[in-house]
Order: sequence, then structure tokens, then C-alpha cells
Amino acid sequence: MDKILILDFGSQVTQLIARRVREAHVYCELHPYDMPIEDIRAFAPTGIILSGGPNSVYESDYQANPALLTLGVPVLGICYGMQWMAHALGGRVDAGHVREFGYAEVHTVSSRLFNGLEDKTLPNGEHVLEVWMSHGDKVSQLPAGFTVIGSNPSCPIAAMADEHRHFYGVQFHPEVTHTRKGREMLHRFVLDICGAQPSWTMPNYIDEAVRKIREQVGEEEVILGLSGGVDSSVAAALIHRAIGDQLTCVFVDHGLLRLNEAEMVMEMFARNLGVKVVHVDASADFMQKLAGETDPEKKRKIIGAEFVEVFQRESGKLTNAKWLAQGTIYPDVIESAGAKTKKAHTIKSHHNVGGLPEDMNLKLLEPLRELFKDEVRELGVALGLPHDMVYRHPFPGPGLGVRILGEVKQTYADLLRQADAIFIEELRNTKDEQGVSWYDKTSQAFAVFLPVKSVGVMGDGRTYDYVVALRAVVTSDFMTAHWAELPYSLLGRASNRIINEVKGINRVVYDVSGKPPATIEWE
Ligand SMILES: Nc1ncnc2c1ncn2[C@@H]1O[C@H](COP(=O)(O)OP(=O)(O)OP(=O)(O)O)[C@@H](O)[C@H]1O
Ligand SMILES: O=c1[nH]c(=O)c2[nH+]cn([C@@H]3O[C@H](COP(=O)(O)O)[C@@H](O)[C@H]3O)c2[nH]1
Ligand SMILES: NC(=O)CC[C@H](N)C(=O)O
Ligand SMILES: [Mg+2]
Repeated sequence: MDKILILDFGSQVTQLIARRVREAHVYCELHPYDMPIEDIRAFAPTGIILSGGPNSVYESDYQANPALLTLGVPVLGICYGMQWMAHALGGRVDAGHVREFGYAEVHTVSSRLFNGLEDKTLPNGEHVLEVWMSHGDKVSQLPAGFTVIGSNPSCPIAAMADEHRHFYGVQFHPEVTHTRKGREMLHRFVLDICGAQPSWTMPNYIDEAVRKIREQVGEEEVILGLSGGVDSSVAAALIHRAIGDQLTCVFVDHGLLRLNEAEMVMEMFARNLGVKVVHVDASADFMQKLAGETDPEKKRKIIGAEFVEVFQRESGKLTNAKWLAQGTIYPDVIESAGAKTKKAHTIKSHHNVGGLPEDMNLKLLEPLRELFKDEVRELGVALGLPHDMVYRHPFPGPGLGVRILGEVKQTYADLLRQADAIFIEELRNTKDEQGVSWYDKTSQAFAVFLPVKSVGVMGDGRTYDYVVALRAVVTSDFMTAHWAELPYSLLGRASNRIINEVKGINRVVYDVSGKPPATIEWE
């Protein structure tokens, strides 16, 4: 299989390069800029893309190994990547007088990278690209063998090429959508210049993944924590395809699941897909451990620890369980690699079954490690999971535990489950002219239980009941989010139904906070 190697110099948008390459059905991996040259050789890339980055090449330790320019494969440098290439090959990079940030126009001359992709042609016959720039430094002198293939007044060397060696550099960012023909440029590089075969398709991927899982696992047994969420469900379906009954899934009901969740998950996996699922009702244990605790972080830690308990207990019941499977996906991998080097504040301790206790002695099986979320969804559909399950909103492991503010009580969980189900039903029922529901137009939506009481009047009688907050957000990566501008009529219907149908709730409010400064979940 042809593979593109992306070396990351620390740009905020490096992941997008990988997305664009994958969209051309070419496999790629993202690695740190200082990947050892032996590893690069072993990876055997069909082409290399160098990302942008925050540093200045003339004063920075962020230097890749120049030997990667002697491998005989095409190289595309983007922004810092172009500057590094110029620097490493004997050109010059200087601090510019003006920082260019945002929309820019680049005038081009004929090159394999740009030909036919220009956005407009001027009366004098010059071609122009509409691009997005974000830089302060610029290449001021070309390395030997290069020519200028794109320029503008503030950046005379906005793109350069050595077509003989198949080296290209662009000062702008083709990976962001603001560069109008950016996707086509990256596809041009990968498919035409590198000559990579577009063979990264789901059916091929399934065959390959199944073969690998069989080879890894052999005759041993695998257990997997099944949450009913997208990632663990798709991982379960894939591993089941590979090793059938050697897989046992453990679905933990902590008493903090959505309405009918347990039945739905059991029905789908055990009955429809023939996957072995152990349904562990641990709700009494979780509730007991959580009793009296009001601190969000402590609640999260209690839930996390209890999860591990259950897994350990269940794996002990199997005879030959040597593997723990997880639905880790590519953004998780990149994020945790980043987390090792960055000193970030802990906002929330995400529960993580991956924190394996030492005495558990299970090896990790993570067949989705290379996939992005939408690829995981595509895979799920290809494996026969129903569309509705695969396109569900994510649901956090601690479940309603982080949506009941303060102390978790069974009665609160029951009220919240009902309110949440009504809200989701109303979102699903509202379709626009294209037939798209508000559920599909939002990235995540749910109800939150507020343990405060307010006064109301129903049927001429006084009520003194709890409050539910509705939350719906739009986001692509869950790192930042906008609150969803739901129609008033939809909010009105959800509110009416919740107050009428859920005895114990007499007030509904809508959360209009973005992330940041708020977070998506309330705890
Ligand atoms: N109720 C549960 N029972 C068993 N395992 C669980 C449960 N909740 C979470 N997990 C485990 O924790 C992992 C992480 O949860 P996470 O919510 O990130 O992923 P997911 O549920 O698979 O997908 P999604 O992002 O769509 O919710 C899951 O893959 C699963 O292995
Ligand atoms: O599996 C999970 N375990 C957790 O402990 C957890 N906490 C938050 N989330 C989900 O992460 C996304 C971002 O949430 P926040 O803005 O609240 O941090 C949102 O999608 C949240 O639902 C979790 N998922
Ligand atoms: N986005 C980038 O890669 C910027 C590269 C370099 N830090 C500059 O300012 O020019
Ligand atoms: Mg989940």
C-alpha cells in the first residue's frame, strides 16, 4: 500500500493535512518532525509532507533530519515546512516586515502542482490562486535547483519548486478550506506527483484489519468494554468479524445510562450481530460509591475506579483472556502524544478504562488507532451496524453522573433520563426542507439535572420542583463548541413536554454558553 508520511512541526492544523490525504484514499501517518531517519526509511513513504509550525527556522531546534531530502521521494513543504526545506537546502529565510495572516492572492507560473487549479485569470493572462496565509517569516533566497512558482507583493517567494527532484514548497496553507483549491493541490501532490494509488478504501481496510487482528490475537481471548457509543461499537463489530467467539464484550450498566440504553445495546449486539455480550448491572455498586459525593472531580475518579473494578472482575471469569480491546481512534492518539509534551491544566479527568492496573496483565488491542471519527463511522456502516447507531452523538463514559450536578441520586437519574429522552426525541422529529433533523445538525445534545427547586403553578396548584437545563452544541472537534441556535418552537415543545410528562420537573432552561469559556458537559 502506498503511504504518505506527514512530519509535524507543531502547526495547529496538521491534522487537516492528514484528513485531505485520506480523502484522496491514500493512507498516511502523522509523526513528529524529528522522526529518526531509520524509522522514515522503514516506513517507506511514497511521499513526504512537512507541516507548518510556530517557530522560526533560523533560530529554532525544530530541525528535521536533512537526510529525508535524499530518499528520492517527492516532498511538499507547507509554511514552516517550506521554510525548513529552503533552509536545509542552502536557501535563506528571514523575518518579513509584514506578517501575513488570512486571505491572500498568489500569482502563479506553470508548475505541476498548480496547473489547471488557478481560481482566476487576469486580463494580462496571469493566473491567480486564492489562498490562506499565516506567517511572519519568508523564504528570501531560493536553494539551488528551485524556481519561484507563486508570488505576491508581500511574499515574492510564495511557492517554489524543484520539479526535477519533485520538491515543492508553499508559504500558504493548502490544508485549510479557505485556500479554495487547497484540497485539489494536495491531491495533485499525492496522486500525480507522488503517484500514490488511491487504495485506502473501507473494504480494503476491513480485509487488512481482520488479517492483522487474527495474526495478533491467535487463539487467545479478547475482552472489550462496550459502551454503546460509536468507537467501542465499531471496534466490537470489527474484532467480531475477525475472531468471532474469541471476543467477549462487557457492557457496564452503572445506573447512569440513557433511557433504554442497556436494552438497545444488548438487542443490537447479542441478538442482531451474534456478539457475546456480558451485561453487568453494577448500578448498585456505583450508586453506593457515589452516595454523598458532590465534587465533580471526585465523582469522576470514583466512576473511573469502579469501571476498572468491574473489568478486572469480568476478565477474571474468562479462561484465556489475554487482550483488552479499546476503541481508541486517531485523534486520541495524537492528543495523548501532544499531552506528553504540553503542560496543560487538567480541566476534567476523563474516565479512561485504558488506565490498566499492573496486575491486570492484558495486552492492548486497538484496531481503530489509525482512523478519524468519520472514517470510523464509515467503517461501522460497512460492517453492518445500523446508521442510527453509527451517527449517534457521543456519550461520556461517566454518563449521567456528570449531568446530575452535585450528589448523584437514583431519583434524580430517573427524572433526567426521561427529560433527556424527550429532548432527543423532539430533536429527531424536527426536519428541515432537506429532511435533515436538528439531531443531525447538532454535534451533541442532552439534558442536565439541576438539584435546585423553584416554584411553579400547574392546574391551579402550587408546585415546588427541580430544574432541567437543555444543552445542544455544534462543533467539529469537541475542543471548542458553539451553542446550537435551535428554533424557539422546538425549545418550546421540548420544554412543554418535559414539564407535562416528567413529574418532578417544573422548569426548563436552555444553556447559551460556548466552549470556551464553558465546557460541553456541566461537570
Ligand atoms: N458503560 C460502559 N460499559 C463498558 N465500557 C464502557 C462504558 N462506557 C465507556 N466505556 C469504555 O470507555 C471507552 C471510552 O468511551 P468514549 O465515550 O470515549 O468512547 P465510545 O463510547 O466508544 O464512543 P463515543 O465517543 O461515540 O461515545 C469506550 O470505548 C468503552 O470501552
Ligand atoms: O468518554 C468520555 N469520558 C469522560 O469522562 C468525558 N467527559 C467529557 N466527555 C466528552 O468529551 C467532550 C468534551 O467535553 P467537555 O467540553 O465537557 O470537556 C464531550 O463530547 C463530552 O461528552 C467525556 N467522554
Ligand atoms: N504557519 C507557519 O508555519 C509559520 C511559520 C513561521 N513560524 C512563520 O511565522 O513564518
Ligand atoms: Mg461514549
